[in-house]
Order: sequence, then C-alpha cells, then structure tokens
Amino acid sequence: MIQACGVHRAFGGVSVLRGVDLAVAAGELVTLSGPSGSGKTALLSLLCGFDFPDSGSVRPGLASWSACAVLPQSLGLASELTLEENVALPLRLAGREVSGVGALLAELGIGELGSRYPAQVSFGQQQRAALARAVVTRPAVLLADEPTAHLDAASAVAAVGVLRRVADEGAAVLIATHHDAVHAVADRVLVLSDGQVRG
Ligand SMILES: Nc1ncnc2c1ncn2[C@@H]1O[C@H](COP(=O)(O)OP(=O)(O)OP(=O)(O)O)[C@@H](O)[C@H]1O
Repeated sequence: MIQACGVHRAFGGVSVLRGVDLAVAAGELVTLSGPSGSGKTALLSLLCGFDFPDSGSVRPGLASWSACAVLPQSLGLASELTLEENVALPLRLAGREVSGVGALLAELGIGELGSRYPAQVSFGQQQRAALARAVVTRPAVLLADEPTAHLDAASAVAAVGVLRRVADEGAAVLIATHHDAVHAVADRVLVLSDGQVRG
C-alpha cells in the first residue's frame, strides 16, 4: 500500500534522502524514528504526494487519493470551524453520512470540546482533533507525523489505541515518531539515518 523505491531528495544541494526503500502493507502499523532533521517529514511529504522525489519512485498504490489520510505536524485544522465540524469535514467533502464524530472525540478525551474552535483549546487537544479528522473516514492509508508530540501520557495511550485500531481494520499506517508508546504497538520499527531507512 505504501512503497518507496530508491528515493533520493535534496534541498539546496544538501542530500537528505539517499536511496530510501520501504514498504508498508495493508493492516500494518510501522513507525519511523530517527534524529531530528534526518528527513522523516520530508519522506512522509513524498509518500503523500505533497512533494516529489529527485529520483526513485513512491507508490501509494491507491485507487484514489481520498483513501489516503495525512496528519501533519502543523495539524492544519480550519480555524473557522469547531473541532466537531473539522472532524466531520472529510466526511462531508466525500459526500458521506456524518457519523462517529462524537464517539471519536470522546475516545480521544475531548468529547466535551466539540463545539469549541481550535484557538479555544490547547495544542494537545487540537492534535487529538486532527487525529480524529484523519481517521474518521477509515482511510486505506494513514501517514502521521509525530501524532503524540504534544500529548500527556494518558492522552497518548488513547491516541495510540486509535492508531492501532485503524491498522487492525486494514489500513497501512506509517508514523514518524520519537515516542516509545507508539513504537510499542508497531508491527515494525524503522530508523531513518544517513539518508537511508533501516529496520
Ligand atoms: N522544503 C525544504 N526546503 C529546504 N530544506 C528542507 C525542506 N524540507 C526539509 N528540509 C531539510 O531537510 C532536512 C530534514 O528535515 P525533516 O523536517 O524531514 O526532518 P525530521 O526528521 O522530520 O525532523 P524532526 O524530527 O525535527 O521533525 C532538514 O535539514 C531540513 O532543514
């Protein structure tokens, strides 16, 4: 479902990715660790089509980009929508019935905050709303960048539970993370260093 073959990417003459190979199958949760600045975000951007490799190939292997969900570090919540409306948005855009929004928010410990706007909640609460928005459509592929970076231990456990369930329901899930709690539920842990993925 997610595949990179011999991917190279340089920025301003600095080679960040130097022949990255990886594959994540449907139903698999794979974590990607590596030092800050090693290129994890750059690799996720290539895999979701936000950026293009200088050479090599990426293959999301999807019938439709709408089956791919992305949870970026910057979250990207719409500031003019409430948390509930943000989470419902991908369902509305896909012309699907809006259901499961409240349950997801409650599972992530922010059930009582659905009617607030992003600016009225903490960054960790925004992060959980962005996770809910990423998974509400039950995507076939989920790419998440540091999804627990701003969460306390209990909130991280809830977030990890949701991420694991998405994979158990059949999605290919790739998560860039430094957190042991996320690595603990991974089927495989990959490390990005010196421009290559090892695992
Ligand atoms: N669009 C860009 N233009 C210039 N340099 C970039 C760009 N994107 C990434 N880089 C550089 O590529 C390197 C890898 O950055 P990236 O954000 O992928 O690291 P990371 O492993 O995700 O780090 P962190 O763990 O801190 O989030 C960094 O040196 C960064 O400055």
